[in-house]
Amino acid sequence: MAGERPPPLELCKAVNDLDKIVLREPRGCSAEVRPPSLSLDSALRLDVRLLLVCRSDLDLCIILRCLNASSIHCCIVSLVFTGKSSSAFPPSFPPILDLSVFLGYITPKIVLSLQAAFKPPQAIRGGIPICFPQFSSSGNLEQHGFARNKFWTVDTNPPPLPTSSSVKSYVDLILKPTQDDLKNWPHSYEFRLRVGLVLGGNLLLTSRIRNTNSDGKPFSFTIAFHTYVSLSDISEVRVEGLETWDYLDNLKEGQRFTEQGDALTFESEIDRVYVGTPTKIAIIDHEKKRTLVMRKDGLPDAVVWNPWNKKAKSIPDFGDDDYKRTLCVGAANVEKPITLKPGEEWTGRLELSLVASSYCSGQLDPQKVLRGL
Ligand SMILES: O=P(O)(O)OC[C@H]1O[C@@H](O)[C@H](O)[C@@H](O)[C@@H]1O
Repeated sequence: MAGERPPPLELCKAVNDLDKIVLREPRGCSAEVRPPSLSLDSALRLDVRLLLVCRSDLDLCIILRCLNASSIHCCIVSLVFTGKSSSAFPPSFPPILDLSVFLGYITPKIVLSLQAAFKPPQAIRGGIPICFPQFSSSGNLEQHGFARNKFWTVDTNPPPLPTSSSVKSYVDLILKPTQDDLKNWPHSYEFRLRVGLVLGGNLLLTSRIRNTNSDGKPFSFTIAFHTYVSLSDISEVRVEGLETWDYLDNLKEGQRFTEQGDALTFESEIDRVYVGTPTKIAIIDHEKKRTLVMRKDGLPDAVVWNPWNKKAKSIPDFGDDDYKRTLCVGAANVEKPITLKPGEEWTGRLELSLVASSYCSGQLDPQKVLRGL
């Protein structure tokens, strides 16, 4: 509903008398924010770095690392799809005591490399790195732009955003350039990201990028949500929704080809940008009998990347066998950069839902999959 305010936050006590903020939606999904020894107000005003980590096959944890002028605190947000309580880190949880800056998330749908380094300014290998304002190495900036390595802040007073009534809890984040950042990319912008939990557990990312230049100059950017999809095995996976579409092949100097098959399957390295694709893409995992459905708006392209075995060995934060259990399928705007004049704003949306596959003995009903049935 347009202009709807966020649902009220419930402030209560967690284990060890810690404060806890809880967001709830009617079917039992909940989001918890635990700001140790901080009041709700001060927690929400802190700078934040965000990582959502899979704690079990069903839970989603967002780890918010917060920094204020005098001290450093950690906040945990758990999106608990099952209504199960989610109060402790898994024993294998990677240390978050470094100061790397990143934005990414992990769910059972999404994977984080076990080799992921949490060392700034290196990006975190996994989750959904946000490539902005440059995709890949197509410009003068660092690979995939700087947004995936920056501090984001919780935005306590975002401009109204039309929000579907099925979005039951969400957090608003914002990225703005510092004076130092402007030396690297001389444009003022506000990049707002709403991470929303939809009724039933879908994840909805809504992005708004505004040109706030005061010098009257437009800027252009490309963008990708480089989703690391979690797989049983790459040989068991097919991607539907990209067949018959044109793609730019980064393994062949960006040459343009047309996808010929009736679906994508994988037997070797792939590094492509499919252009002007449909808004729904299905990543079907036959072994797990489940399908990740990606719905995107304002993001006409789709990147597909898997380094395969040889290149995987040359990527330090990518395990030798990680190529078997992940595939990057990202909603993107790459082919035709977006240009914003001062005061103009671009909006893009990405929704991820996990559905049981209707694939059975070789028969898949793509319409059902794409409708999320
Ligand atoms: O290692 P990074 O920077 O996360 O990028 C991974 C890959 O992402 C792909 O989208 C790019 O086309 C590749 O060139 C790149 O190697």
